[in-house]
Formats: sequence, structure tokens, C-alpha cells
Amino acid sequence: MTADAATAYAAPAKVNLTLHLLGKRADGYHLLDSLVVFAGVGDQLQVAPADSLVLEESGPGAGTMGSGEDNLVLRAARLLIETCAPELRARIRLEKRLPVAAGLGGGSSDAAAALIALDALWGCGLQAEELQSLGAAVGADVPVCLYGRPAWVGGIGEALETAERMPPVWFVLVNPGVSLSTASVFRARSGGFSEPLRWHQPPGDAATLAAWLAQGRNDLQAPACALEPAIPAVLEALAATPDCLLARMSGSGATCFGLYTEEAEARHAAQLLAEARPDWWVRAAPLLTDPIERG
Ligand SMILES: C[C@](O)(CO)[C@H](O)COP(=O)(O)OP(=O)(O)OC[C@H]1O[C@@H](n2ccc(N)nc2=O)[C@H](O)[C@@H]1O
Ligand SMILES: Nc1ncnc2c1ncn2[C@@H]1O[C@H](COP(=O)(O)OP(=O)(O)OP(=O)(O)O)[C@@H](O)[C@H]1O
Repeated sequence: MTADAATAYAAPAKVNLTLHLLGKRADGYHLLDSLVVFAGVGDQLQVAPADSLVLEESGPGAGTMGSGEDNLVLRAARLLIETCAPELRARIRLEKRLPVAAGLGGGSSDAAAALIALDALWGCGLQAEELQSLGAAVGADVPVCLYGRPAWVGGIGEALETAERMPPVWFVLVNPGVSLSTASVFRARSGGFSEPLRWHQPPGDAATLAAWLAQGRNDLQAPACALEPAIPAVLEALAATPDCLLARMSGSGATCFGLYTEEAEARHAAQLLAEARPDWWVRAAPLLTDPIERG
């Protein structure tokens, strides 16, 4: 595949529908069992040939990601250069729309899109497994973002299995405008570990999915709520919207999602929340049931 300069690569938000912690490794990383999906809202990336490696940020989140040199997009690009050829360079444009350090895996999704876009631009032709191992070196959420479809995630984020036949579902995503460091939320948790949760038969509709999800949880939600009191307020506000089937935190927070059957229900709930709390980031978006289309 070749990339032309105008091609835009989608970097959608990741949502952890469940997040069970199964144990802890000697290096401090936690073993996960998570049902991960993507939502139809996210960042966008464009790449073009250039004489140096540069990242240009635009959009509402530009300048909120710390120093440009630490950007996960550039870390991914440098790893690909090391693997592929030392002289490779590109201009990368990142339109940052997702909140940062928000539990939506925005940086990981950007890094995954960068690996795919630059592999195509530079004609590296890496196999999916090679991209996966570069992605895992950038962050635990990058492998599933490269995979780009509903998945059961295990290991510390690298063990992936397709979650077949997700039903059509709508999300309302709400971030209260606070960023939470993933490491601090893991550090704040205490107590035992959970069992993995798998369905015997894929849920046929949103209500059945929500009922199945209610048997599980996000094990990082309690420690994140203890660190950040805005999170319980978001969960309560989402749960109180009409037609909300389930409200839960994604990843290490602070973004929470509400589940709805219909687009109109989600849009109505999002409008109510945005009116009540203009200081919150609120978006209605569908669950992407099919693999992400890139480029
Ligand atoms: C919590 C999740 O969002 C679930 O999807 C991800 O596992 C986190 O993915 P991520 O943000 O890409 O995480 P990384 O940047 O690799 O790790 C940040 C920190 O989170 C903790 N961490 C992360 C992943 C994992 N399986 N166990 C951990 O304990 C570690 O303290 C690590 O230093
Ligand atoms: N392209 C990027 N987008 C967002 N954050 C980035 C990016 N590059 C570097 N970062 C840094 O990475 C950290 C994590 O940001 P990110 O938005 O990916 O977190 P998150 O949504 O909580 O991720 P996860 O759900 O994987 O834990 C932040 O401290 C941020 O400054």
C-alpha cells in the first residue's frame, strides 16, 4: 500500500467496556482482561515526505501533550526509522481532538496510526506482527489500537483476540476536564484481583450487551474515583440521562461512557449533559463494530 500526502489516518478513541486486573508481574505491570472497542470520534493524522522528522499539532488539544519530542507519535516514528532505514524522514500532522491522559488511549491511537501511515509512506512493508512489537514498545495500549477492531485484550496489552459480532451501540463519552496519569491510578489500587470475563454467545443488542457488562467492571474505577471526585459526578450524571443502559469509566479514567441503543438517545443525552455542564467534554459516537479503515 502507498500513502499519498493528503491521506488522513483515523486515530479513534479506545473504550474499555470491561477492565479486569488478573494479577501483577514482577516488573510492576498488571495482567489484564479487557473488552476493548473503538468509538467514532478521535484524532486524525496525515504524513508527507520531508527533509526532517517534524510533528505539527493542530486542533483543540494542540499543545496539551507536553513537549513535542515526547509525543508518542514521534516515539513510534523513531522506532520505525530504527527498524526500517536510518535516513527516513517525514512531516506528520496531528489533529488532536481527544482529551489527553483521559483513558481513551488517544496517544496510543495516534502512535498506532503513525506506525501504519509511515510504514506505508516509507514503503517499509513490515508485517502486522513486526508493527505489533514496535507498538508494544511505545505503550501497553498501542497493540490493540494497531489491531483496530473490537478485541479481548490480555497479557499486559499485547495478547489480542477478535471479539466477534458486537451489536450496534451508541456511546456518550464524558471527560470532566481533569487528566489522570495511568501509573498513579494503578498505584492507588489495592486489594485482590479479578477473574476473566468472556461471553458464551455474543450479545445480540445493546440491552443484552449492557446486562452482560454489568456482570463485570473496570477495576481501575474505584481507585480513580478516590483520586478524582469529578469521576463519580460524571458517572452519576450519565446514569441519570434517559435511556442510559450502563455508565462506566474507560481505561484509567477520567473519561466515562454511557451506553445507549439508539443514536437519537445518545445525542439527546449528550445535549442534556453539555447544557448542564459546559465545562465537560461531551461527545456522542457509535461503537465501531467493523475494523477501523485507515488511509
Ligand atoms: C489501563 C489501560 O488503558 C487499559 O487499556 C492500558 O493498559 C494502559 O495503557 P498505556 O496508557 O499505553 O500504558 P503504558 O504507557 O504502557 O503504562 C503506563 C503505566 O501504567 C501501568 N500499567 C500499564 C499497563 C499494564 N498492563 N499494567 C500497568 O501496571 C504501569 O505503571 C505503567 O508504567
Ligand atoms: N499524541 C499524544 N496524544 C496524547 N497524549 C500524548 C501524546 N503523546 C504523548 N502524550 C502523553 O502521554 C500521556 C498519556 O496520554 P493519553 O491521552 O494517551 O492517555 P490515556 O488516554 O489515559 O491512555 P490510556 O487509556 O492508554 O491509559 C499524557 O501524559 C500525554 O502528555
